Amino acid sequence: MSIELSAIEYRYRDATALAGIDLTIESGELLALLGPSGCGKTTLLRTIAGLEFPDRGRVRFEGRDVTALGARKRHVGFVFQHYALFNHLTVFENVAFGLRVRGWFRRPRRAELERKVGELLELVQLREFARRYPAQLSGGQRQRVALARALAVEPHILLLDEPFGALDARVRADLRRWLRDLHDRIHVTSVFVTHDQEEAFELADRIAVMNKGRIEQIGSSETLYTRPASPFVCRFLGEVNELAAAIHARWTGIDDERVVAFVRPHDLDFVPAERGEGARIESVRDLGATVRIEALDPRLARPLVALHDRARYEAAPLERGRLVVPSARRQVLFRGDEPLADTGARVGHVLRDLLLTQR
Ligand SMILES: Nc1ncnc2c1ncn2[C@@H]1O[C@H](COP(=O)(O)OP(=O)(O)OP(=O)(O)O)[C@@H](O)[C@H]1O
Repeated sequence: MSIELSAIEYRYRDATALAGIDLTIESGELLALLGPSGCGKTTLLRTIAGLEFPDRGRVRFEGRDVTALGARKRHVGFVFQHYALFNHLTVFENVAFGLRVRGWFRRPRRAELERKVGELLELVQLREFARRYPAQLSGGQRQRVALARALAVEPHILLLDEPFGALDARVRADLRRWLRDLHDRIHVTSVFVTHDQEEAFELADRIAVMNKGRIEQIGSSETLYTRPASPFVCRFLGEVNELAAAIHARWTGIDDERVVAFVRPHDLDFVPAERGEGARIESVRDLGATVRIEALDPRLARPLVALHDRARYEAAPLERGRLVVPSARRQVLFRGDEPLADTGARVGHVLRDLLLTQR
């Protein structure tokens, strides 16, 4: 079932949470809402759920206007981080609850209920835990019970607010993969909120990056990463070196202009300097698969950060105090908030040139 949001605005008494959201989510899509704290992700999710009603704009499911319908009538399943399980009910009863709260006409009979709950527990791989209480489960298992309960109403739309927020890294990674499989198997349209870029990239078909109640950019992880629409998106998608620079007509056909170059640490190389000038290495930290190196160019206020992969580092180790020349394999340039289209090739890939012209 597709979801269409048009011109959605929402104000709390003293804060604008949504400042004009247009977003279409295709049927069967898994979409992530990604953004910093307070940007409006939860409010947007609650607006889709029918737990909040927008001041302006329309919500449509498969073309049908549901703006005025409450949560119960929208038949969506939702899992919120703090939407706790009932601790006095067993796993079975927690999941059955999702079915029992249905309207009288749609409530299943006992045998049917047992079969359905059994199926759902099978789906979330918790059949043998049916008689346990939430306190006897791990965090990841509890989260799966919450999902089974949300799925009990057979929703066409599944909404998840930071579903793995409180879990440790290993369990999060397992549950992500599991959720992606589940989503593909049950043909549901899913929207989940996260402020974790890695989680969004791994799970979602498309990602909507939000900032101050608006969507800055929407696209696949590849689009966001290689063609960020704004410096905000660039900064939000992980660590990045940011350099004020000038480009010259002789490289680009564009006259001198002030631009900002963004270079990801893994797109930056430090090559040992041949002459006695360059950036001086300040720290080298072994992160396992990669080595993180910081070097300060005398013209810059902050060190440049490069990630060398392990094999490369072992072939050419760099130690503190060594002088190096930074060189970028790839960079994204902005003039103010506007991306400079297609400049990568024309500017060339030697960051040194950009650094040399920095004012
Ligand atoms: N009940 C409320 N009353 C007043 N303002 C609120 C309320 N809930 C949220 N806000 C404000 O609305 C804005 C958006 O909040 P929202 O919870 O949607 O953001 P979020 O992106 O989900 O944040 P987080 O990642 O921290 O959960 C914030 O500025 C927040 O302070």
